[in-house]
Amino acid sequence: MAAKISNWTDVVLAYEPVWAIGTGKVATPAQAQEVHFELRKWLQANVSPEVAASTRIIYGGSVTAANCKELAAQPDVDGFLVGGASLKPEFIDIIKSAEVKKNA
Ligand SMILES: O=C[C@H](O)COP(=O)(O)O
Repeated sequence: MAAKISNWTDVVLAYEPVWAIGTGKVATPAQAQEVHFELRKWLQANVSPEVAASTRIIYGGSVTAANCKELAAQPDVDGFLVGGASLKPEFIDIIKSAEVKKNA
């Protein structure tokens, strides 16, 4: 797969456990971090350390205002794919959870 990608700056990776999509069941921060870490490790070994460091790896699956800050605080979680909550006022809080990274 990596050989088919000519410009990694155009790529965003997403981890969406199928059991979490639209179910209200969210991965724990530790679960999300573990998978994102492994994806970044794969990029490092199979593409380059630079691509591993710069590629955004985002999480999707029942992200809400209640769980976004803890998820966003994980070192390898770079953002979210938000479904249902993007249609509610709490979406603002999810967007603001990016502040966790700026303050890290
Ligand atoms: O793109 C959105 C994802 O499929 C997650 O949807 P959800 O936040 O409703 O679980």
